Amino acid sequence: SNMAALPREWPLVGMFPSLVANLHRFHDYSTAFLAASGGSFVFRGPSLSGMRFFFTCDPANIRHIFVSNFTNYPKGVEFAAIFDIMGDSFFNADGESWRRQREKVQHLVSSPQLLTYMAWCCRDKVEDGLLPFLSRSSHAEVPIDIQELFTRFTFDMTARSVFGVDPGLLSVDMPPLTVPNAMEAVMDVGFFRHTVPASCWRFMKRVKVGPERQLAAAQLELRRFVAEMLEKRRDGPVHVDEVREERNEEIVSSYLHDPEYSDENGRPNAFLYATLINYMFAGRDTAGMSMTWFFYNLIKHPHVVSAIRVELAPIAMHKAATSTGNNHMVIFDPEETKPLVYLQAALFESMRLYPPGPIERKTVMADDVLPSGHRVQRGETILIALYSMGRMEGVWGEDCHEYRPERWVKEDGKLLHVPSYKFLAFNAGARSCLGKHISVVQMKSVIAAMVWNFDFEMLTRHVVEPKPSVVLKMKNGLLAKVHKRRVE
Ligand code: HEM
Repeated sequence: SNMAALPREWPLVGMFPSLVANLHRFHDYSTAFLAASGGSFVFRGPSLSGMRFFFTCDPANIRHIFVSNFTNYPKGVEFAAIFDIMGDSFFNADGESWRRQREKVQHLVSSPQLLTYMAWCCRDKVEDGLLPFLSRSSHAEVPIDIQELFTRFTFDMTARSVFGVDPGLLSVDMPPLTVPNAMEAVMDVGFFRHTVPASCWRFMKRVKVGPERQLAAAQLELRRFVAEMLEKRRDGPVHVDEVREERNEEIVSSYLHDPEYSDENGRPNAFLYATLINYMFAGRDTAGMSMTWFFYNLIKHPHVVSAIRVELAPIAMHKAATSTGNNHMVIFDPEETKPLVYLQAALFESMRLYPPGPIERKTVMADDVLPSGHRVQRGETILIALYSMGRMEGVWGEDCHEYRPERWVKEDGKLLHVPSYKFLAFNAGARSCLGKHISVVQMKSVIAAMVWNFDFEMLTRHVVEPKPSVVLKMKNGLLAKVHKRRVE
């Protein structure tokens, strides 16, 4: 193993100086010390601060923590304090409250009306927003930021599913990204709060300085946004869509008349606000980031693009023969792209290397010994490094750093099943993502429409790297040129 990759420990300050020096490249830094220490590592901050993290990316430990001994590893109260904007909602909750909330979400995301509505929201945004935007950019020959495009796209689509209202961030006038920026600030400051002793950020919060001041403004903006959406929803005929001529079943409608989510006057309470904000976080940038990194990998690997087009060709040919109009662009229905194995392999391979949530956090309830042999103590914090797990030779083989969709395809041509404790992008065990199926199906159809109708070319000299955050956002975006494809 490579000892040079291990952080140096100093008297009093512990490994804190090493962390500070490597903060700008945090995910690669932690990958290096995890690889050098066999997949698990105890990080000690200043001795008096109580800052101490048990890092792991060992699938055996992850299985133990997320699946077999799930009840011994809650998120914990410190997690809920760090993401305080989510209040008591499902992202922060543990125990009985979490179980009840999860049941409600589960019921909701299996309702055919909601699924139909969400599928329609996605398709409509592709047809009326995404493809026209790409068409205009292709004509104008100006580079676009694919990350920003997906931010706008997933924001509109998610807000529609949650509130039944379209905020119109992907409209022709390209309004400012005030609310998505506020959401990004929550995640950036969530990361910052992990990198300093807890007493330190709490003090900064109290006196409102630095990142804490920025976070307070962002939280205000998010609550204002929810109020505005609820207002618009009540006022307008917005939620009864004239195009579809049927009642929409957006997410909020299942909460509005629930006494647990209203105050004594029947108005939305703080719990409902937190829950709606939570939904916006759950479904929006997760999909946006997955698709952005997917495009990054596609642009770098043209043969993967060709292979995807080969898979799409039979569907597209059939459509070209049967459909007319739409500016000669082909749109794929989720039902059509759902069975495509290579497209899914290429997407999962991208999410293996670039999981939108690169770290998970758990707390230890009772002292325990992990499968790796490490002892963990009550109250200790465990950080699970998903980004690093994709880069462990012991887990994924010597070619783990390579983007290679083929590793997901079995000899019989079917998709390889990888257990979730080894491919953790959608979480594993009892708390696994409830939107996985919906978003995989949607992302495949969105990517298919883009890849079939357009060519993308990355700007030379544009540097792509993740910024230090609890989500895997690109620091400088993903700048690319777009060309309309001519398909004979
Ligand atoms: C590419 C898209 C997505 C990815 C990568 C993703 C990933 C994840 C991850 C990692 C978690 C665990 C978070 C944690 O406990 O710390 C999670 C939880 C969750 N996700 Fe997703 N998600 C995606 C899309 C969605 C969508 C579209 C929805 C909503 C329809 C959704 C609903 C949920 C819910 C409700 C939970 C909480 C589960 C629980 O705590 O019991 N997700 N997701």
